Amino acid sequence: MKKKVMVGMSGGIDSSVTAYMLQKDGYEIEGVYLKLHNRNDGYHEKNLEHIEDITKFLNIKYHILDLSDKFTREIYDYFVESYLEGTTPNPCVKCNKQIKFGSMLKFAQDKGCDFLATGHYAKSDGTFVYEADDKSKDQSYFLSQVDKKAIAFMKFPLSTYKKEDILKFAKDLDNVFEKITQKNESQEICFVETVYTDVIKKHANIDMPGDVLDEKGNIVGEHKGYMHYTIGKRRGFTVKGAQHPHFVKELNPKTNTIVVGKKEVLEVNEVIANGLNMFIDDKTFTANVKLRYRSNANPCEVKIENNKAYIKLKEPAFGVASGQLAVFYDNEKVLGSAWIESTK
Ligand SMILES: Nc1ncnc2c1ncn2[C@@H]1O[C@H](COP(=O)(O)OP(=O)(O)OP(=O)(O)O)[C@@H](O)[C@H]1O
Repeated sequence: MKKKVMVGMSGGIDSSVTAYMLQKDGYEIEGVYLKLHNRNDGYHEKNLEHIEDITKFLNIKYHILDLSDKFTREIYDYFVESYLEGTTPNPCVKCNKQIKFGSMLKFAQDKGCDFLATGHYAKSDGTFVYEADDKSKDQSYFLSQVDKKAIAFMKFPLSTYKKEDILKFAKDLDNVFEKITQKNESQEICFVETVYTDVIKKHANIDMPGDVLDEKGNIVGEHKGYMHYTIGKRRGFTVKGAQHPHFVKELNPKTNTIVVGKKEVLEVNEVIANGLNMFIDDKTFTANVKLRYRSNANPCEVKIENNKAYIKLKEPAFGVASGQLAVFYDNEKVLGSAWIESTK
């Protein structure tokens, strides 16, 4: 009997090609579209129009799963609250864990599927997640908090392709696919259309000028409101008489102050991280750690104690923000991850 795969379909080209490829490979396919946002501006209708076309072309069934309340509670509200608390959130990591490889996986299992496929650029061998071949699109960082048990169900057919190959492939395939390649590439964070501050503005007054402090607590300038800044940012505030660029080192929501310093002040050699999600059992190990998406992997030693990871970096890192994720790699293999709590 054919194995059955549920494909998470967003109406975008990656997941559409994913469904096509798996059908060609001989799987029985069904699609599911997640309603994640409470929008009535035609956003869902446009996506569903594409899904309608693709599923007709493939002659497969699709479902619509409304997870907008869960998404608002667990992803969107967490995003807003993090900025209010002066930390830098990572909503895509939470969404992959709780929504896509949480609720959507459960839905697929309830429908009797053997696998859940998505158009993520990452690899899975059923036990571990790995970086995709296209390093510029790799999304393994965002998948490192998923439940270890979910990995056995993952299928990522795009893992060995480059995005431009997928686009070319889709254009040559059929009009219904070609039409979707003209759709705008989705935003890095699906509910942030421009910049994150536009989202936060809807919930808080972010324009509250305050003092810029140096490391010793002296007032050295003025800023526009702490929520405008993230760790490592170097623009948008004044520092009297500064000869060198200054970077944000710390955000203090209680006093609406920010602490800035020259680049060397931002140097981090140790990181403590909580909310561990490990795919290996070792309590001490060496690895390469990414301290934010798009950062280089930094060699380190890791010790796990009392549910926290104590990470000693072999080379200093700069602009490390609490709220972001420390993801441990052994070459391309993801070993696990933890949320950055503090740095030294
Ligand atoms: N609303 C949704 N419903 C179902 N699956 C989704 C949805 N959004 C994303 N996915 C799945 O997660 C994958 C990764 O999402 P991401 O937003 O990073 O994709 P993308 O590169 O824009 O992909 P696509 O071109 O398919 O939109 C998608 O390829 C799709 O399989």
